[in-house]
Amino acid sequence: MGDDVRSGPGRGYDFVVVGGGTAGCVVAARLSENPDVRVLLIEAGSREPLDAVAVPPVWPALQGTAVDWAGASVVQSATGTVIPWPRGRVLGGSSAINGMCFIRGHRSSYDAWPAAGAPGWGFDDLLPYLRRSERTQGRDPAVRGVDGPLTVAPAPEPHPVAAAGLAAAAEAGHPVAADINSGLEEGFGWCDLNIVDGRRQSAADAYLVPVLARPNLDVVTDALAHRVCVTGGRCTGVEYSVGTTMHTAACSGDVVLAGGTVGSAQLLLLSGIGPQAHLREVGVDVELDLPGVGSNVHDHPRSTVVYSSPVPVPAGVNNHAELIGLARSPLAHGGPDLQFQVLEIPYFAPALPPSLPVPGQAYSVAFGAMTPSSRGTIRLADARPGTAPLLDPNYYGDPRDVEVMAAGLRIARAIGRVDALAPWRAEEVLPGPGVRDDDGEAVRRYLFGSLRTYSHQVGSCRMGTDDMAVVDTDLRVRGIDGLRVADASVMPSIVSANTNATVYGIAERAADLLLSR
Ligand SMILES: Cc1cc2nc3c(=O)[nH]c(=O)nc-3n(C[C@H](O)[C@H](O)[C@H](O)COP(=O)(O)OP(=O)(O)OC[C@H]3O[C@@H](n4cnc5c(N)ncnc54)[C@H](O)[C@@H]3O)c2cc1C
Repeated sequence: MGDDVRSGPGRGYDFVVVGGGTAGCVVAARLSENPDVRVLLIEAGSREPLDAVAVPPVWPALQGTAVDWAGASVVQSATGTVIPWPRGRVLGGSSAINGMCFIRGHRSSYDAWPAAGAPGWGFDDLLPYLRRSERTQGRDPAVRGVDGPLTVAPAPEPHPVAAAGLAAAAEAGHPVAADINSGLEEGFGWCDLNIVDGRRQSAADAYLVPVLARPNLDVVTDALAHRVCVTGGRCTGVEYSVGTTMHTAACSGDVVLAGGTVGSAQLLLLSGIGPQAHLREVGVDVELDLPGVGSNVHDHPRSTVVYSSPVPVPAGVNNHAELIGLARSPLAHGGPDLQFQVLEIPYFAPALPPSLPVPGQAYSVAFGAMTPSSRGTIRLADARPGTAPLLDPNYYGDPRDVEVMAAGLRIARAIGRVDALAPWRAEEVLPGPGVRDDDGEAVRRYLFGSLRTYSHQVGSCRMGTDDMAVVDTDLRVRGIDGLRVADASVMPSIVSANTNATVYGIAERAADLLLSR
């Protein structure tokens, strides 16, 4: 497939969408349903994914390949470590390299949004859009969609370690949820997966590829957006390069940034829209002093308990994370703040010793803080579009997150030690007997050393109404006409789940807003 670029004077688009990831594929596909509008989608990555993208259990190995931006955080001031930050660089974006868990946050985590200044974005408001994206079977159709583009379902045959994990969670006293993906339950249950007939279904697969032949939709790939053009306070298009050639896509309607939490903030900053002191510092002309751009960056911190097995652990054929649980730490207020997964592989921070067990020899109980309090920043390293930005999620900057994760460790171990997992369990390899739950300093050291990203970065273009908000509740960049952001970056606070299902819902709603439906 060749790249089709139509741009320049007289050939302007009604909508230009920047970033063909989860949100960008949805927005471009939905907008171009209207034959009267012309839509351009610009994606930095390739149109043809690697073959491995489609093979579910291979997903961790996609990191560091051509479909990954392969970024990393700056040294984290709490832990002193650098945390790798994978994100998709391909049509489908991070939905093409992610772990394929398709799950909403608990409703309490959406209901925090109106409370934080985004009225009209609570769980009940977003529910129609969450439902619109999905096609489920055997769930409550009042809560779950039945005819959306994404076919989602739990693993048809759970891995035996995951099955033992569910029994273990129940034995440890956790409720078994009928549909943990709904946003309405707590406890443990089977996670819906973006896997159809044994293959990954990305946003590109579900939304974009089926409509690529539309005459009113142009998709240009291997194309890096450099900046949005602004004249007299109105966004008029996007400058981008393909190889060494520069192009300008003129836009008479809205430019929609869907570059993700990193990409959208980076592009606003490169366009001179952001905190003016920082822009001046890196030599970018200030178009609009919008102080919140690149602030409020946060992610779920994640760690695991790893157990060696006395018997071979069969290789998983799905995403290694079929079972999910939601629970509350003693610090929780208003909703669950911890998530658990039972993985049939040893899963630990890349920095930990290479002598640890390999798949087939061990399994893990992973845990993550779902409503973290730490907030960080994304900043430009310099004014060049191709330079990786400075990513500082400020993990554990707020000590409450350490306490929540310490509670997560205790709960993970309590599940890991019960009889239901006995046939699989030899010994606890990580953190190991040297880290006792009541030894606060040892626990803190383990949490810091084993920290990894959950790859759920959000918040850099926060929606709201206060001075630090970047977009308003119609996703318009405050102070610039004709420019919106629609992706994970607009979340005021992170939802208590893996973020992809929520991004689909945000993007579905963005399309309605853009088409004034
Ligand atoms: C390794 C990994 C595992 C994950 N696992 C899960 C999971 O199991 N379940 C879950 O729910 N969530 C998971 N997530 C998170 C989830 O995939 C993301 O929250 C979601 O995909 C974000 O969607 P987005 O549209 O905001 O950004 P993305 O999907 O990242 O899309 C952004 C797109 O914009 C493009 N772009 C950026 N800058 C530019 C530019 N300047 N010019 C042109 N194009 C640009 C990028 O190449 C990319 O394609 C995971 C993420 C990763 C990385």
